[in-house]
Amino acid sequence: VSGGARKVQEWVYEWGLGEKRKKLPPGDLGWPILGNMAAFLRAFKSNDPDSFINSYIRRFSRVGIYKAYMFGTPTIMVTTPENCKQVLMDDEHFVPGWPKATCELVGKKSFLFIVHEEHKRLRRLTSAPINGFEALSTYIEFIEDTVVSTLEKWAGMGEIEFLTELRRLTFKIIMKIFLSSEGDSIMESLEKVYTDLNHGMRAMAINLPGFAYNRALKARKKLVAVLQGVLNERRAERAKNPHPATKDMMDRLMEAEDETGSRLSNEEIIDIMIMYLNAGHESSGHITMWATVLLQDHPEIFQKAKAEQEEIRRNKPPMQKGLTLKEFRKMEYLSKVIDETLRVVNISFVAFRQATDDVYVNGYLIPKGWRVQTWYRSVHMDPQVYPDPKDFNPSRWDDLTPKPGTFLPFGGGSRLCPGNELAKLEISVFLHHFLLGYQLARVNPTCPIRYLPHPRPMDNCLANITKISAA
Ligand code: HEM
Repeated sequence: VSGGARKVQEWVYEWGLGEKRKKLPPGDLGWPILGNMAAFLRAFKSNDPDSFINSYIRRFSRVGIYKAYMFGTPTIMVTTPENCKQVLMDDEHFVPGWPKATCELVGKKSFLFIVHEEHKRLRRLTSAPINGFEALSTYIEFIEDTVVSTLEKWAGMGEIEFLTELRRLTFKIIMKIFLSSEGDSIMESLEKVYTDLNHGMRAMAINLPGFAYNRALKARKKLVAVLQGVLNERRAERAKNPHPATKDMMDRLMEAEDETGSRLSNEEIIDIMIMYLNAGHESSGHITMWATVLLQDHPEIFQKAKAEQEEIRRNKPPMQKGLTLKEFRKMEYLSKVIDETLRVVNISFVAFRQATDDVYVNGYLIPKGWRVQTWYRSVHMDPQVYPDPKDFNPSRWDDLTPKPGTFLPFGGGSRLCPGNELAKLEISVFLHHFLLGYQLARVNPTCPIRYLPHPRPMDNCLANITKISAA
């Protein structure tokens, strides 16, 4: 029976391709409805998520492209640097193709749906004010003040969920950039809602009470309502005072005009904000936690990173108060620690695209309309690319310029993460102060890791933060 059921699945999706189906990459479409999701979930719920792609490599060799049926649709998975690079660089043949759950939660007017020229325009409009040199020099002071006062506070709090607290910290920072003039109450209500939204993001799209996706849909509704309220108030204010003294991202989005003079609708502004506020704090919070934990678990690396920060502190001009971007650029070893954290942790283990036409990758067909997954995780965990890939070894980056496609923690091509520099700055400022003055003691150091939606210890890194010297 099982063989028969699997044949039906192949017949439904492959038969229409005619002779071309012989060009499909190796793999199978699994069971009707479920496809290969059971094997995927089994691996990602175990302590060895790499076993999923490794089973393809074992069965079909390292061709780096396999067929499967995932998240309710036939899918081609690309897993090697060359193949990922080809997909990421080809905007004509690949557009975003995220699972239904993600799309409905992030919104129809977010970048997940916007393509080509319109996508480029909105990227231009939003990326310089986040990631540009000028922008980063403006934000560094706020980031540092927030980090310093937050670390002080934690040190007096006893046991905390370190990850939960870091997510709050990174949320404060992204809110400052996007909605600087709003008060604490807006921030608190948004921050809580985001936890639910994120949990539903990579869950199965089951809209029934009790399921993560159902809670997330409700969270999205709340977010839309809060942001709509803020937008209404702002439009009323701007009618009275069209030139405010300072502008945040919401102001920029409200003012943006295309060549014909038309502006973004409320719906567009809200979806872009929801996307940015989410993407702009979850990953950075997680990576900051993992970098701290990995440093704490590797005393030699900790000492080396600390020595570099001490040097930076020693060389600081006496009149200069905070950190500068110049000093940030001098944190060479810390930068390797962060890159190595991004590589081993794989916060975004995969990205989703859809083929707009038949495309050949490594000689195999990706049929028009099929989903494509770029497996960033398998690139980073491939022993042919990174020897002993599970080892946390920042020194592997000494004199290493990664070849194209081999280092994709922020994706690549036209959809490269627009917050990559900001994220690295936040993480570095945090680690600077942590290394110089604090220690982390986890309550359950061997706590199991949950890999979906993002890798995290199941106890959210319950820990005590203690101050060891004046930072
Ligand atoms: C360590 C932190 C971060 C990691 C690991 C990360 C990772 C990624 C990755 C892998 C992508 C590409 C997904 C794809 O290929 O489709 C991406 C896209 C994106 N990221 Fe980040 N990100 C981080 C921080 C941030 C921050 C701080 C912001 C906002 C300020 C941000 C905003 C975005 C947005 C808006 C996109 C969509 C870009 C587009 O489709 O054009 N991210 N991020």
